[in-house]
Amino acid sequence: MSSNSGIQIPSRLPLLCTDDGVLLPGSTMRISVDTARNMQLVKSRLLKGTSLKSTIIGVIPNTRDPVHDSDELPSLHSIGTAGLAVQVVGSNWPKPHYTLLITGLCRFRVTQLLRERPFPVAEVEQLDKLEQYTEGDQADGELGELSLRFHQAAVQLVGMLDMSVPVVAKLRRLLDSLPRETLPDVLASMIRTSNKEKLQVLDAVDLEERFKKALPLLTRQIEGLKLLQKTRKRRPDDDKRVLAIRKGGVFPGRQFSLDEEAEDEDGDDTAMLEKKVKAAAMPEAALRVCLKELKRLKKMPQSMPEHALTRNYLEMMVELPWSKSTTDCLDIRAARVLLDNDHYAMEKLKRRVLEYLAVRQLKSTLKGPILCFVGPPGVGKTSVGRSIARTLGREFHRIALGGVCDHSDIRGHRRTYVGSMPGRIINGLKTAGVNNPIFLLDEVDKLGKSPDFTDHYLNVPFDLSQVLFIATANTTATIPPALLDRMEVLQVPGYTQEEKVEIAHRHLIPHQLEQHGLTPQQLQIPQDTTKDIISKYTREAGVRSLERKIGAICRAVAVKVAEGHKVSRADRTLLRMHSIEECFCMSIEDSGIASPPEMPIVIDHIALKDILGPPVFEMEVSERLTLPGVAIGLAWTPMGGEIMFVEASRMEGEGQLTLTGQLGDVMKESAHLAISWLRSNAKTYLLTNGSADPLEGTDIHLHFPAGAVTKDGPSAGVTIVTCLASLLSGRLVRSDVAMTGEITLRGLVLPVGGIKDKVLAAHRANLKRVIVPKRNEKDLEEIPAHVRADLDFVFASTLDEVLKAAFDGGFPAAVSHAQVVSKL
Ligand SMILES: Nc1ncnc2c1ncn2[C@@H]1O[C@H](COP(=O)(O)OP(=O)(O)OP(=O)(O)O)[C@@H](O)[C@H]1O
Repeated sequence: MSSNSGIQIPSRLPLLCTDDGVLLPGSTMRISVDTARNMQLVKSRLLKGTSLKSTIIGVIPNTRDPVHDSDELPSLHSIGTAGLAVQVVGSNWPKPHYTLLITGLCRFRVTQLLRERPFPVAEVEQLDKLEQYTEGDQADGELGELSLRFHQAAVQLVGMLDMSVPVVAKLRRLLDSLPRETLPDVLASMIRTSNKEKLQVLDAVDLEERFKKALPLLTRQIEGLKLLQKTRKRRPDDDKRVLAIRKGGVFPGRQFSLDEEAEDEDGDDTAMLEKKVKAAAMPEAALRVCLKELKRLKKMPQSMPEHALTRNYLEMMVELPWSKSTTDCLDIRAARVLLDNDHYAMEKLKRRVLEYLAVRQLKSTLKGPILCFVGPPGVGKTSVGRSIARTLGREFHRIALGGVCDHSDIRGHRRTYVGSMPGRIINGLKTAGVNNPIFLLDEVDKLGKSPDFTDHYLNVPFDLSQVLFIATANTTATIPPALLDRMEVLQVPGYTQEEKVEIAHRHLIPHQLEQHGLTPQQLQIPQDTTKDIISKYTREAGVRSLERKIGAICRAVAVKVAEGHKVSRADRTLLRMHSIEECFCMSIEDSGIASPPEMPIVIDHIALKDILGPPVFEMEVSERLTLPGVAIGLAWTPMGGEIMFVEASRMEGEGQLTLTGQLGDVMKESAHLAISWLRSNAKTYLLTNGSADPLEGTDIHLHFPAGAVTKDGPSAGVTIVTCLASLLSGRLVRSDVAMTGEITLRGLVLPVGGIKDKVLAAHRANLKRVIVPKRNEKDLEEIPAHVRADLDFVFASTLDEVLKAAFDGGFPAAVSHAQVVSKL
């Protein structure tokens, strides 16, 4: 039962039933384990065991149909191979399983099944008496002759294979050093044999019988190879490659592969991949890397995780558009028409884009700057990028950089990681399918560091000089300086209400109608309704929410229209409906049955409320300015301009100033400056309230509402002064005035940025007067004439001028407030 030398296996073995194939002694096999019993075996025996003995398990091939696998332990095959588990790898994907690497030691027979759960354990009898191998060489008679013939055949087979493949070279050495009796098992597991044939070899406990079973398999393989060599068109480098053994080998002839069917298919695939690599027209350096990887792939067992990695890499490499490009078709006049047709307003941006294109047309090799469109969300930055691609006839691909916090997102992961991927740029190229697309790098301002666009995964340079990069950002403040330096920044400011109405009627409504399968004959949105949507349901610099609201209207109408289609169409008289529901009621009343709504459905303000609900933003400006100590400032945010309330209150105290509303340091300094200036000018403005210091015995609290948003910057200075002046004087600030400007301790007003967006915000909020620093006067040129006409601008160079413009009747009042009170 046991041998005197070599391996002695335990008399009790846990049994692993496998569908994966047949493990033969002397060979190593990868077995995937996922059934409950096998998983238990791995967990409690292999992972917990500490002795060498605990790593020996019995591997029994599954001979029954795996479909009928049930909880019941099937009648086991009586012979198996004791194996040494040399590696256990666990994975949760796609489902929990282990992969075992097992080396077969010797045959055993199950003499008695001791238990079935949680995994089967059996009393076993060791069959291969390993000492006989040492005697094998001297064996004579039929066994001796058989072993000699087998050895010769094996040498012949190996002689036909490519010695440069390590597995082949190793086998060649083993043929001379291994006891001949081990050869049937070793070779049967290496050459192409079916599981049934391997099972026959396993079952051949008698050595002579084993040689008899394995020899025909070996001869068949040799004949197959010979035939293949004859039939194949001889190509110098094919000869060797084709004959590579086993998993490392590429072997196109299906019936002659040295390994299982899957390996054969893999061989076919690898040859195909090689063809693709050669056809991909990649540059020398990349080709060299690919060929090297191909060579490695051929030598790699398919079951190795790296096999899949290398394959994916090569597939990626062949799919990249190394030398595929589109031809630019640039006609500046056509480009102008297209840009105008696609976009309303944004004249400055369109002009600069046309200049850029014209220069490219004249000098195609010019490495122009990367254009970077900076502006609030929804103002058409992406959409202009798309139009540029159309005018040039190039592919367009958007790469969202928002949320990218890791270089590997852009530059890919190194290929050593399982699940590694190329970065977004290279993926984008693959999607675009050409090497000269337009890449829109969306939201570069959300990028942590500057990317240099060399892909880790690819690890070979890809020439990006043909790619036209356009970047977009909401603000330049957070763009890494090194990146900003390489870009030409084009500001895309927000739209006025009138521009939004035009954009809605020229672009957004037709587009949304089409998206929802509606026609203008079915749905009409009058301009007044659009204005209502803009002012009461959206508060934005761009038009994205506006587009969404229009989409919501289209959806609501589409439902009505679809329902109506079930019954015959009614008269198509153009009726102005007050609401969609009403429209249905009328139809029902008229005909007694639900007939389709009258077309077109016109959305008036009642229908609008039905669909979008009550207005989200009611103008609250005048309501909030009913008490002294409130003033309206103008702020710039990456989302566009906004009006901002500043509130102040006073209480008994010791002259403390409290600031709330998430303020930055600069803003806090402005508040202190404002207080100091007012204190020093208290007399001039009659704020002393009897004592020398208006703050004596008083604490002041300044609050900037919308506390969730951090506010900073010096431009609130004038607003804080005005607000405090109102509080201390007890007078109301004009409810239609907004202001912006930095202040100095001496009462000067300094210029600030973002004037256009701020003025547009004031206009949106229906304010009438805007106080801006005198030195910002020139910035008003950018503002559309009709907006300028609607507003009364006050250009202030001192705080005195600001206060005079902010209060009705000037400041201090011609007849001062204090006096009025005392007279009363
Ligand atoms: N001037 C315009 N004329 C016509 N359509 C416009 C205009 N501006 C914006 N749009 C439309 O508004 C929608 C939003 O625009 P887009 O996605 O280009 O905004 P964006 O500025 O790129 O925003 P983000 O910064 O969020 O990416 C698009 O459907 C676009 O066609």
